[in-house]
Amino acid sequence: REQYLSILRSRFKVLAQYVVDCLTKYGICVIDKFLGEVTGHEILKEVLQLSSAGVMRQGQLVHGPSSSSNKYIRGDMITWVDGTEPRSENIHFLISCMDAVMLQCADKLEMYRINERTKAMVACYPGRKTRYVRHVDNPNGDGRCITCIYYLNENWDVRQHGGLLRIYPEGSDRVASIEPKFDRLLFFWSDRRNPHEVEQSFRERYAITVWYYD
Ligand SMILES: O=C(O)CNC(=O)c1n[nH]c2ccccc2c1=O
Ligand SMILES: [Fe+2]
Repeated sequence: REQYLSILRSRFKVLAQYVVDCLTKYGICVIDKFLGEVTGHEILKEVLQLSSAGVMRQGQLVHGPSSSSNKYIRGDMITWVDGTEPRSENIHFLISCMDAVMLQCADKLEMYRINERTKAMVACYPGRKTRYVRHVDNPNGDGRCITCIYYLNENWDVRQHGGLLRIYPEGSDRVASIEPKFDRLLFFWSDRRNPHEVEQSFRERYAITVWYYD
């Protein structure tokens, strides 16, 4: 176990440099195959248990297509976990790996002194065209500086399932299109530099988000 953790730590050191370079250059950073199939599946199992246990709180109410009978559709459904809950050891492991990468980044992102974070927010877009309208996570300086999202969706096909994350980096005409792929980790600045939206999903779409504060 010790040897495994020291291998992980050295890998996170390399990853952290990549994260710092990408964030500094683009404000966005994608890391694929972050934890590997086995761990990714363990985390997904725990998330599906949360979902079936009904702890995912109904998401925000959004106006549905006027034509539809029920005027409102539910957007994302969420629950907060700190990883100490029973049967969430793998979610806890994920959070500690996110922290391990961020800890290595913290002293390289000199403009920030990242030293704390939110709990982990487990979000599910239940399909049925649910989406998240264009927004900024932290528009008014609430302290959150980096959004970190881990995706859990196997065999996700955007053409069939939608659910694309679009980020519109401020002051650029480029749009970042990020598929919510299984075992993918995403970092981006939480402030006005990164307005973003989640396009309509046609299949259940799971993600775990942590926000880092400075
Ligand atoms: O899932 C994604 O790809 C991006 N997701 C988001 O931007 C996002 N941003 N802010 C939230 C606040 C409360 C509940 C869910 C969310 C949420 O999914
Ligand atoms: Fe967001």
